[in-house]
Amino acid sequence: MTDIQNLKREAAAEALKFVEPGMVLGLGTGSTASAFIELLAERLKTEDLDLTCVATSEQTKRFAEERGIKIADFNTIADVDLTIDGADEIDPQLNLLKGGGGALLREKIVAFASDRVIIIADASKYVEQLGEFPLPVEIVDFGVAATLAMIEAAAEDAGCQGSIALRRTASGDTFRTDGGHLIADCAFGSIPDPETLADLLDIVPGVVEHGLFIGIADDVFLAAPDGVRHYSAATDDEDED
Ligand SMILES: O=C[C@H](O)[C@H](O)[C@H](O)COP(=O)(O)O
Repeated sequence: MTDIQNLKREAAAEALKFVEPGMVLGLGTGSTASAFIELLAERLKTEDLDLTCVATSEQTKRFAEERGIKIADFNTIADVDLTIDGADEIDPQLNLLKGGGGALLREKIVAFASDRVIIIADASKYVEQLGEFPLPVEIVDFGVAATLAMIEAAAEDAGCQGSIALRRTASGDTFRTDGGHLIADCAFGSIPDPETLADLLDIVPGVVEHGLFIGIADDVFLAAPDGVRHYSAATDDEDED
C-alpha cells in the first residue's frame, strides 16, 4: 500500500469509530470513501451492526456489494444518520469542493439528508482557499452553450475567472454522471468567495448541481504522516487524534 493510501485508511479508521448499531449510513464516493468501505466490510465480518447503507454513486454501490455490504434503495429512505465521504479540497471554514469523480449530485442529496456528515481525506486536500482543483458543475444537455456562458458570468460576478470545459472520459467520450448529465469543469485557480459563487450557480437554470458543499461538513478527519487531525464545525477546533 502506498503512503497516500495508508493515510486515507487512517482517516477512514477514525470515521469508522462513529458507526453505531442500527444506523442508516451514507457511503460516499471516491478512493478515500472506498478505504472506509473496505474497513467497514472488515468490521461487519465480526459484528452484526444491523446497518442500512445507502450509496452516493453506482460505483460505490458496486464496490460495497462486492464486499458483502447490502445497499438499500435510497428512494425509500428520507433520513440518514451519518454519511462518510471524501473531498477534493477542504478549506479552513470546512467548506468543501467535491465531484472529481462526478458523484456530486447524489453526494449532496445524501449529505443534505444526513444528521451528521464526516469528511475523510489525506492532509494534501486541506487548502487555504478552494479552487485549485477544477470545480465540477453538473449541467443538462439542453442549451449547453447558454448554460456555460451563464456559469462564466456567475463566476465573474463571484470574482472567479478561468477556463470551463466539458468533461471527457479517458477514451475521449463525453462524460456522463449517474444521472445522465454533463459535467463542466471550471478551472478557476482560486475561488475567493465560495458562498457567493455557490449562491450564483444555484440560480443558473441549466445547472443541476455544483461541487461546492458550503456548511455541510460536521467533522473533518485529515490524515498526515504525524497523525490524524480532527476539525469540528461545532467548535471550530482542531484536535490531534
Ligand atoms: O465525485 C467524487 C467525490 O466528490 C469524491 O469524494 C472526491 O472526488 C474525492 O475523491 P478521492 O477520495 O478519490 O480523492
